[in-house]
Amino acid sequence: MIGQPSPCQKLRGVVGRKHGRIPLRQNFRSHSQSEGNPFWPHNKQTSYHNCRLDNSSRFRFRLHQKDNKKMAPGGGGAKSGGTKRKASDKAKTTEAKTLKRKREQDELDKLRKATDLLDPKSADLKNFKDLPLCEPTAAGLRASHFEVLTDVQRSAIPLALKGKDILGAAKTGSGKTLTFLIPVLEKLYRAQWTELDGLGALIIAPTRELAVQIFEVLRKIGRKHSFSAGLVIGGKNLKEEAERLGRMNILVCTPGRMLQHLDQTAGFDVDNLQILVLDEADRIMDMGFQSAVDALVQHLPKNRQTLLFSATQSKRVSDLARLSLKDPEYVSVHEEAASATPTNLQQHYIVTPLPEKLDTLWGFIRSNLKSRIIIFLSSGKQVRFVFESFKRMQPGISLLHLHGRQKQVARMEITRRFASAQHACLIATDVVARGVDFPSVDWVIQVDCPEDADTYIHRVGRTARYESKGRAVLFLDPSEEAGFIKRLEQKKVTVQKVHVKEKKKTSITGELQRHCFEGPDLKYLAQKAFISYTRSIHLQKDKEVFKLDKLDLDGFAKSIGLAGAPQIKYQKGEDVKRLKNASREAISSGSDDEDGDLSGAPKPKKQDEVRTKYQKMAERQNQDVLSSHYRKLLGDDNDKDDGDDDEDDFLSVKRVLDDDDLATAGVDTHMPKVIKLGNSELIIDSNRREKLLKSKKKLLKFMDKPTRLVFDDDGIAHPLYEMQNEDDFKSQGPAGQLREKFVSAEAEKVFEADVEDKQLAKDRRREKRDKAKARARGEEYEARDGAGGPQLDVDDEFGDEDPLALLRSLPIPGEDSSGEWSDRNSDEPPKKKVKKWFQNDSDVEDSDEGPKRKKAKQDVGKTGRKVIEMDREPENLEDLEALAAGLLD
Ligand SMILES: Nc1ncnc2c1ncn2[C@@H]1O[C@H](COP(=O)(O)OP(=O)(O)OP(=O)(O)O)[C@@H](O)[C@H]1O
Repeated sequence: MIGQPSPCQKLRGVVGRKHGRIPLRQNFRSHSQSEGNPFWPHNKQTSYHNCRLDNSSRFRFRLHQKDNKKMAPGGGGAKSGGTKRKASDKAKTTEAKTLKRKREQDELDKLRKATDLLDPKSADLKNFKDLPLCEPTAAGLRASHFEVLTDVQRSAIPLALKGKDILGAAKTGSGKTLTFLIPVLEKLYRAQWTELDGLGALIIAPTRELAVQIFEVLRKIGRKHSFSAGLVIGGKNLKEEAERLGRMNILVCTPGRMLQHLDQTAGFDVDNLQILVLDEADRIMDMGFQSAVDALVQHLPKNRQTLLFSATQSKRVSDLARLSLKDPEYVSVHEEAASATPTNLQQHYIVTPLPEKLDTLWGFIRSNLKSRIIIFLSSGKQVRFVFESFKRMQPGISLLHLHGRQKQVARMEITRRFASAQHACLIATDVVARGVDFPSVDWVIQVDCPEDADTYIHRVGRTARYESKGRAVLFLDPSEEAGFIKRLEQKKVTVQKVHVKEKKKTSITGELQRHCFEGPDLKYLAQKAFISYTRSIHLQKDKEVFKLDKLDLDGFAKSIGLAGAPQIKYQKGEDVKRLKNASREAISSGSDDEDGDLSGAPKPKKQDEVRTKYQKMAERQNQDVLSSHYRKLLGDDNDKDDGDDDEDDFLSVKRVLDDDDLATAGVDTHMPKVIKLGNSELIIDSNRREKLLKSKKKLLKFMDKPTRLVFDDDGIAHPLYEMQNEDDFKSQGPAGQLREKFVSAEAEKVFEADVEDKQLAKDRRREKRDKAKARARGEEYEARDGAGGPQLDVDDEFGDEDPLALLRSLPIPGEDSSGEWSDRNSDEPPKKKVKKWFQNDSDVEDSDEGPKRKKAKQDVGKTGRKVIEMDREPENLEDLEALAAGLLD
């Protein structure tokens, strides 16, 4: 292919001349070095994948034109002579351009010739300057202080420059990144690629961290080139990203997100792609990424160059047909007899029973406070628990944690902090196991046994990189020892067994239990960690190594601060292998927003499928306990969306939470929050979910239904209907009879309750009526008050000649029963009607009754009424007062 004009060269022949060549070489440098550039990685606000070079390019181009104008003699002010000068300047510029193009063409021809003559097996190839590289690449390498070729670089770069497809395997930290980046830059340079030619190279990495790192190296060594480069890893607005994709020459991406763009971004053209690179190819090609990569490759042109690199090569990588590799060169720099791991790496293992793992880890950290340590655990939940618990115990070294569920910005920040810290301990999942190049890591500790020897090799490869030294320690449960050591031997990895010094052993179980007791949020994490670990062991394919039944799970639960092991029910009939792979598949294609996936791809959805809101709720993994509950209720095993975090789609936990388990506050953004719902509490992992559940209406749905209790004579509460012992039940007679008896007894109760209720209603009605009457009377009094002061209520039968006229004129309503004037306001209506001199108490009381009843009582009064007899008619005021006092008695 080299030497042949590419379609883009033809295109440039037309477009390039029309627009002129933009001096992008300067632009790349100026852009990459500009501080505070909103598209540049060192700016905290930015995402790398938005990195653009072309804005800056245009800006520079305009500046350049302006300068030319200014520099022109006459400055354009004088019209005469200016035109002539302009014409001559133009001619000079065209001439200079033609010369430059010719020079470039000569350079290219020389390069191509040198490449053709290059002997890939030549022993003379030692340094980068021995390779036929263009000046921008060579200058970029010099500026980055790369001089001597590593083994893999020496073997693979010449072949790649010759346009061969490559399958490369080399130890961790051996410099594979440069091995594929240099051919990428050279390929595009030799094809005289410009911004207008579109996408020329695609580099795929399995994790975001690795993609970012590759992009960084590209930025370093490509600083003298004029290509535009972008990072496509998800975690950002797809539309925003899509707008910038069209003009990128080199893209570094994760498979899922790239596929999403290929499917959804209109006008994103990959037809001209010259070179495809897969870093950590065995991981990308494994079952988890299989569908994404296959779909992606379908979009790409067949006549491209393909490079595949990894530290470990599995059989799947040799499934070359899928990638349309043409006569690939197999480059392996693992010496036959030597180990697959770097020679300057010391490897040890400790046999530590599962319940003592955290004690051993704590002891190790405490004795290595002046180091840079990476600790690998099998799941995000384990990572969170160990990080949170150790943080509370203050080990004396800066602790960091990294897992796939964290937001992209947080992941970047943690990576940056660990890379720059002098002493720090990073607790992580396998998200940083591959390819990530942290500088000077002293120790790699594998607390949970890796799933296979390849993962072991990648994990330990985070230390002893390039020519530096490093040490690695693997913790193995006694049940895992024989099986896993055998697996390592098969890969020619030799590890030495070591023992923990007795005096260095410390137990942190008590302290962990205290912390779990004090902070139910930690207890919650401990439970999740337990379940997650158990699940990971259950899912492991290699049953010769991972034996769940051999593990002391009770002891493990106690060692992480739990009172006992949460009961876990394994769903029957599940295909473990399928589930395991499915979760990986989802990692490769799961949406970042919800799942914190590794690749930033969208979650595949079943088309035209109607889903209930409960199903949607259940799909939101790790949001709260309810979602997992509904998931189990629905039995939905189609939704396997994240790799290491969600055991709930596979295992069901009988006792997820009890009242003690629940907490009221989150420790940090990743800690669960607790919302009170009546008697129970709901743990919320996301702010969105929390907001949703704060709606009263929603909360009502989750409230417990009230239980009716009855109390016995001792004050002990019982449910209304208690289950009875079967024998006792039978001894009471046939069930039919009992039922009838029960029904009639209940019916009687209902009848009685009905009578009571009716009486109650009647009383209430009566009370209401009485109140209304009293109110009406009060109003009447008020009306009279308004007419001229207090007056007695007088029966009409006495007429005007009433002998008690004087008495009636007295302000009786203000007088109390003792005959003395009270302080009561005379304006107030009397509370009680004053008895008439011939009435007794019962008459007065009855006076409020209805007309019918009143009449009847009057009839009785005619016969049985008690009349106060007096010796004489009252003559003066004293007599009247005496009479009044007597009547009032
Ligand atoms: N020729 C070289 N001279 C000096 N340092 C180099 C050279 N090539 C690579 N390195 C350095 O070696 C380290 C490891 O390189 P790189 O990350 O490419 O390794 P790798 O083989 O991809 O590792 P892994 O398999 O873990 O992904 C990096 O820090 C890189 O800067």
